[in-house]
Amino acid sequence: MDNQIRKSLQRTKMKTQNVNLYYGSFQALRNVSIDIQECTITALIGPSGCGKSSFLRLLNRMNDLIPGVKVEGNILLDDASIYDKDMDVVALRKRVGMVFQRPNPFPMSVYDNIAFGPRHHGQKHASEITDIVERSLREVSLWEEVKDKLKKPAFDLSPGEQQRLCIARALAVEPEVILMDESCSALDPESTLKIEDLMQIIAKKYTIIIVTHNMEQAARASDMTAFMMMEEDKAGTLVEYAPTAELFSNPRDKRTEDYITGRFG
Ligand SMILES: Nc1ncnc2c1ncn2[C@@H]1O[C@H](COP(=O)(O)OP(=O)(O)OP(=O)(O)O)[C@@H](O)[C@H]1O
Repeated sequence: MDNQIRKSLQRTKMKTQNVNLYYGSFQALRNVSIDIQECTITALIGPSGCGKSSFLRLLNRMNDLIPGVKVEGNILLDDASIYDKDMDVVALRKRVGMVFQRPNPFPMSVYDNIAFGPRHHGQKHASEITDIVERSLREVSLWEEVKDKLKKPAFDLSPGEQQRLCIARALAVEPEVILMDESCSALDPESTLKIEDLMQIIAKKYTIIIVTHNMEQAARASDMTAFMMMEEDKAGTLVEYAPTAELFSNPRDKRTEDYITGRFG
């Protein structure tokens, strides 16, 4: 099936409805409503401080760790509200994994980095863990590079390899959604392109949401793009959300056009 048709038939995986986010008395997000489709790559773009990372962190409740945070509105994962009092946050973060800006392998071997999550979630059989390690490393095209270094410290890998290892570590617990916060910004152009290629491959199976400052990356690598900015009242709002090709070639909102043509931000 044609890729565009396949993508257009996908169902909503996550949905936010009129979401407001406050850090104490400071409102960082206002009325953000967005439907994120399954097995697509969605890019969040916008000027510094407009709330992209705050929004991303809402999706697996990472903001819960920040004192004084208040969230209003609804955030759904497969129609279940993730802020419901019955939601198991550990289980949520297993389903909605995160890859950070800088590669952050654990101070342990390549193998143990990948095995950590499955072990933590109760997998006890060594042979199954070994299968997961190989499968996860193959999914990020790192297996051939590291199969003879599995017992070596993860810090011995190059930064690009370390970031692919961190993606493999996220995949090892079989998430459904992967949040990537500027995950290429600390990497060289070649490693960045490898991660972008990898995103295309894993998006067949996982829903991916990225924050990026790099508009070329959003244009190259994503299916859908959300443009956010700070409004006069200072809260981050969603200005435009559209298929990436459309948003970059024919933006509906003048503010999007001004941003993507470099007039501000
Ligand atoms: N832990 C926090 N406590 C208080 N304010 C915060 C906190 N984290 C973010 N903010 C504020 O919320 C607003 C949105 O920040 P956020 O990091 O989400 O924006 P961003 O678009 O991701 O920015 P950047 O592109 O620079 O990373 C900013 O004004 C920021 O200073």
